[in-house]
Amino acid sequence: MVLYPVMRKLLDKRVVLASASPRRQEILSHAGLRFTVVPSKFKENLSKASFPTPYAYAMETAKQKALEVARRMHQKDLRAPDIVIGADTIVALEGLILEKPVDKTDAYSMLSRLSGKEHSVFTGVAIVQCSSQGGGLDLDVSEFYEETRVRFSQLSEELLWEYIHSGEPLDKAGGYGIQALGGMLVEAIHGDFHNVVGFPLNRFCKKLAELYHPPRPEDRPREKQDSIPAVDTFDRLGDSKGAGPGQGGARGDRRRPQAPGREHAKDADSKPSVESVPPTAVLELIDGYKVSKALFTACKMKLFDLLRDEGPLSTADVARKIGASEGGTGQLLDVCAGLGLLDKTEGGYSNTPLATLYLLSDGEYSLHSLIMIHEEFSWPFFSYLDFAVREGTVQTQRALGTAGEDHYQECFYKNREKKLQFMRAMHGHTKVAARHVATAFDLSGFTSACDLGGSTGALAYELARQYPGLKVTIFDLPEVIEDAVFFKPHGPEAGQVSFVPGDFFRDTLPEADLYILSKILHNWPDDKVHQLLSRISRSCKPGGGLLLVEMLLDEDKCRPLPALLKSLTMMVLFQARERSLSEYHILLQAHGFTDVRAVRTGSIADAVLATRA
Ligand SMILES: Cc1cn([C@@H]2O[C@H](COP(=O)(O)OP(=O)(O)OP(=O)(O)O)[C@@H](O)[C@H]2O)c(=O)[nH]c1=O
Repeated sequence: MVLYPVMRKLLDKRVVLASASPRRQEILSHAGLRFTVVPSKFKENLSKASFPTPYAYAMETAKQKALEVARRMHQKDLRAPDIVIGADTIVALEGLILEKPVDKTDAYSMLSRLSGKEHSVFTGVAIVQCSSQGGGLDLDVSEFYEETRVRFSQLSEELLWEYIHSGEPLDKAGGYGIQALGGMLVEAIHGDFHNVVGFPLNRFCKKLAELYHPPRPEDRPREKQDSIPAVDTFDRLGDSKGAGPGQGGARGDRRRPQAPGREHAKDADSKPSVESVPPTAVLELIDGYKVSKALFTACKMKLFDLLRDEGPLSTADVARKIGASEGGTGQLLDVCAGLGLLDKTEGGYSNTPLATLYLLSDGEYSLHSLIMIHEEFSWPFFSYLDFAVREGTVQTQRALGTAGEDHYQECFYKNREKKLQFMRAMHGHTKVAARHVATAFDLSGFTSACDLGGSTGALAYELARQYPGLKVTIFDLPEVIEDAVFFKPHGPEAGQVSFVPGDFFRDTLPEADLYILSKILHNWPDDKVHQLLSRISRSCKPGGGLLLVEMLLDEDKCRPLPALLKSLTMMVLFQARERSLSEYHILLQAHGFTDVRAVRTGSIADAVLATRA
């Protein structure tokens, strides 16, 4: 019997579980999923210290397990399965990540730590959707995690050793199995039991539902929020079979919920009415600019820095400290709370983890400078979107009040302060996705890389961390290189990275096995893109690589929305754009690159790798 409709819809897909865990196999087969087991050979040795949270570590390990299997199967049969599922379960206690114990002593040390305390069990899951095109492999990664809180009773020495000698702990994260004898150690559990055992089944079903078909708007009121959609909401999954690029195929449908009005319009029998198509979606679109502006304003006022340093604070305290009106400050703080950026309690306002990670002006993954660039530059240009669309030109005169020839220079290199702000913005934005990009392909065969326009080295340092045998050169304008030193990390990877000043349109490119263009091509109009690719093609030796890091548009160019909006931004700012994989394919082939492969990382940048023929 099939447990959930979405499982039945997967029956015609080639699904692979990249896991040797008998528990995962059991959970998924009991749920009605048909799959083949191909255990991953990925070595679970990522550096835990380099992850901001334990679940980020679990998700990355899950992703690497699944990617390794997808690539291996594609290499062997020249055909990857449709879906590869990877998972990783860890136990987290007081900042420590516990995996499977290596021996009985290790099991003892884990279990005695857990005794009498509450810990979290995180399972990271990666769903990799694969499609093979022209011998290449296009991988689309979706990942999520689930947390379950587990409280152990106080365990006596005798009980501990008896349990360890049962042999149960050795192949289990944290050294226990809640589904068997280990269940006797557990006083309380909060969350999904299956997640502890090794696979968060409920969340997995919701994720599949989200990926394969969103609920229709007319179904929504009948459903509890967050529930698993009913059978008829998955109907179109079957239609996707065989749909290729440009045919509006499955990939597109998986990646973005259908707009409510559009879904209804296909329903020929009924005329849309205010009841069947409520205006909520339009009203939300109207409010989009208010949300952006509230975020920009809170960042500009450095509210998040203040609450990090002195929070929780009341409205009156915040208003006094930033020298603003109490009424206005209170409303802005409440909107930030409504947006999930602040927590509001009786003690006052404080930052949520989202704000702590991305909105502080000096955090490791800070997007503060990027937000300020949007406030100062993108916002005025977007005010003239209609002119940009009508005239097909960059609206520098209207937006900035200058008719400068090179407005890129005008915007970002006007003075040192602006330049540093731009570099910080690029640094934060690159860093957030750097690990995803660096691990999207196995680059260990390359010994030298050159990141053209690599700025502060955010990607170069991550590549160096992932591939200790790789030397990376950053080739960027002299004015960028002179300040890149401020972004140098302390670890040994700094020794693998060097900087060479130059202009990639004019000067000789440094020699390298692998060239990298990270968020460069989307800045330039087509003639410049060809010019740059032709220069790289001439410098690149046969067998050498070219790695592009950009947001990929789907072939129908209607999704994913973040890539579409990025493309619009590039049009408004530079009369440039984002591209689909087949567009990159054509561009790269025209310049002598073959074997074009892409990984949609699920993060804010995707990766395309090609080989010089
Ligand atoms: C807390 C807990 C964990 N586990 C098992 O612990 C392993 C974790 O290790 P992993 O690295 O995530 O997986 P693996 O077993 O090495 O398999 P693979 O996916 O091939 O890496 C998985 O087995 C889980 O079931 C239980 O069976 N019961 C529990 O209560």
